[in-house]
Amino acid sequence: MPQIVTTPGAYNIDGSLKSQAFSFLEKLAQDDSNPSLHIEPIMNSADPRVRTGRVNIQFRAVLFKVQGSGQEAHYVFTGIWPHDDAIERAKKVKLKVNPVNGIAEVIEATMPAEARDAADAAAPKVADPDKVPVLVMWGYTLDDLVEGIGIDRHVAHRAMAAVTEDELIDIAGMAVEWQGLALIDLMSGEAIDTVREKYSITVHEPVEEAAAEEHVSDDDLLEAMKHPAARAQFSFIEGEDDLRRVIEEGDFAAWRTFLHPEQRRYVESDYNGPFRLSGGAGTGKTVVLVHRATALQAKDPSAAILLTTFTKTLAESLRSDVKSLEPQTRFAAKPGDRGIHVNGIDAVVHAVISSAVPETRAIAIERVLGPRSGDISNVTDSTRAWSEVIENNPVDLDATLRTSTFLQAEYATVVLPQRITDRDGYFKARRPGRGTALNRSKRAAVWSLVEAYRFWTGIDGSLDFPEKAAVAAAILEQTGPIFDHILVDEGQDLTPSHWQFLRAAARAGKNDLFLAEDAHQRIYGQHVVLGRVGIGIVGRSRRLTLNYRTTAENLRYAVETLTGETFLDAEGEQEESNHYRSARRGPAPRLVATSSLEDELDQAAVVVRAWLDDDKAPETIGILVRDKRQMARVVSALGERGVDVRAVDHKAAGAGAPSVMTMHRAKGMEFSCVLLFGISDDELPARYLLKGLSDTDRGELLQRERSLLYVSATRARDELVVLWAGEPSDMLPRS
Ligand SMILES: Nc1ncnc2c1ncn2[C@@H]1O[C@H](COP(=O)(O)OP(=O)(O)OP(=O)(O)O)[C@@H](O)[C@H]1O
Repeated sequence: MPQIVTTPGAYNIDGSLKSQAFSFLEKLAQDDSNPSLHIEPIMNSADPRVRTGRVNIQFRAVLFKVQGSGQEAHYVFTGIWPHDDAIERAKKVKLKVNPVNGIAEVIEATMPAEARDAADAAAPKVADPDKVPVLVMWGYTLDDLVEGIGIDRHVAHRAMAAVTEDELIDIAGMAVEWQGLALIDLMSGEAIDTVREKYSITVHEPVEEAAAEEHVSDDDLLEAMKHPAARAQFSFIEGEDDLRRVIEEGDFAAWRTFLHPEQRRYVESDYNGPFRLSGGAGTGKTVVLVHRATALQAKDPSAAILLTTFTKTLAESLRSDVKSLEPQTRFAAKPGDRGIHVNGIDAVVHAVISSAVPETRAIAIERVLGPRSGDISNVTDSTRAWSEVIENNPVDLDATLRTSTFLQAEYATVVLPQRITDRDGYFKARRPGRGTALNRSKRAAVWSLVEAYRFWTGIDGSLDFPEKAAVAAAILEQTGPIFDHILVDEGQDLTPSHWQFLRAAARAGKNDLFLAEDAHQRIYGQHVVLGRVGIGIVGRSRRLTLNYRTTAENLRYAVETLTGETFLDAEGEQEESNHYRSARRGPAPRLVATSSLEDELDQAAVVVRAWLDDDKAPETIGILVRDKRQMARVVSALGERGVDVRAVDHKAAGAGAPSVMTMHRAKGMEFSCVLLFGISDDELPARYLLKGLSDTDRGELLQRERSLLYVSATRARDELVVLWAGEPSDMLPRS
């Protein structure tokens, strides 16, 4: 049966044509000689392989037929157009092998190559002679682009003349997929060698284009379409379900079909030990994890795999992504069972504790907390518990250290990971990265509060989340690991005890731990250096830089919110933000100052109503606020103003109304249009959280608040509006 190969053109099919497009391609995949398809060559076409096919009386598909030496033909589907446009297009398009690097490409042959070269040479080199073009500034030459990696000469000429990043993005947007992606990399100054490595490019001896084309057989073309870089443009459809999803879901299915060559590498490669993938918001870390989980299952269907993240709601969305990528996925209901277990990290911890036999559990508790009896089934509200302990236990300790913020962090990052169960142990404890130094008497005071905390939670029969993770780790240290592969999303938010748990849960060896993280998005807890919790990464760490979600305009604005802060990654290195790039353009973020809360609510209603009037689907609109109090206020006030919106808390966001949610809840999500509400000096950073903190704790908290703003601003795919009443937050970019 013929093989269908789709290109991103398959996504631009008008909604009204989708079912006809599907039935056309389905029939074609069954029998290309079916006369109702009218598969016809075109007279005088630039490429003899081009065909058109009849979708309905008005519309035709444009395809290439590549026979190869196998029995069945391959049809490369490039899209559907009204009859006359399709014929025009069919005359111009060519499927070729790039003569420099052997990557298959669909190009539009508008004029002969020599004429284009002449036109390029005659054209002014730089649009604005007073400005240095972006790529020239980075030191590239035309030859670097053309002969060094194989960018089309015409595209390279224009790219070398672009004086702004926006111009370059526009040029990249019109280029062949992999060339566009490579131009975006060059825009951030990637070395030519790095680009070659990213796209698996091996450069051949330059060959005259015409001569190269003559020698390209259909088999060569099929091979070239499977080049890792070509897979960003060509997808080999496997069966009817695959085809249906590509056609029906359009662009939303792109992540399932066309991986960036780098993403594909991280999905398919084997690693001899823990691997860390970092990357800014929207660079496709989650996409890699979801693909990798299913790829690991395909390699070994009997494997026990864990796909986990910080919160339950994010885990639910991971699960639905896995299902939509691979409907046949075998999910594991319990941790350690064969299949993919998808769950929030604390739920996995809970399951391990619950299923342990009492003796093992008792030993684990003793190792972590020292002697303790009784129940541990409740969850400690640790902020409240620490506050009560402070109030009821007067100790000689600076006021800035007698805060639940300091004690919670000290407990989770120093006491628990080192399994400290007595005062002497705490006197000797290492406290790297904790900022505030503690002498012996301060340590004694802190330890007495720790003892009080443990005493009170013991009576309560509860453990806090980091304690639970530490106990679960101590259980698995006795019983042995339960997963063959563990994949972690949002790694920056996990506590040291979580990491110790994961280390104990994964069988050490090939592909044991794969974690994705973005230091700029740490909105819970403290920075953790993985080497200190038994996870050795050295040499197995890579970064994604291309943002697939956000427009260049929104991304620049979001990245500016990070200015002036130093962020550390999971290896203790400084995380840079200046190499994140987007390949999409859109409107600049709109910043709206208002004079009062009432005014701000009025403006919010105006903005949301305008989006709805503009036919934006309600569920693609997100209104993000700092806390639940504001959420309730916005929902009721917008309702009073005739704009129905829905508060989204623990449950998944539904269809039919714009969602109002806290910035924390929006983590990992995305919307076409985002309204950031209440970004005033009073509301962000949240002032009440800053009260009475030490300089170190204050610094950490401010950084988390800044990250929260970055997370929120990067939820917008297309439009971002920022609203405040009175003075804007200090954390907003100044310009
Ligand atoms: N290869 C791809 N082709 C098309 N779209 C992609 C690709 N990779 C990622 N995307 C899209 O980009 C968006 C961001 O991807 P994803 O959520 O995986 O990024 P992330 O790095 O996990 O983001 P965040 O850290 O902000 O949660 C999603 O809409 C996803 O579908």
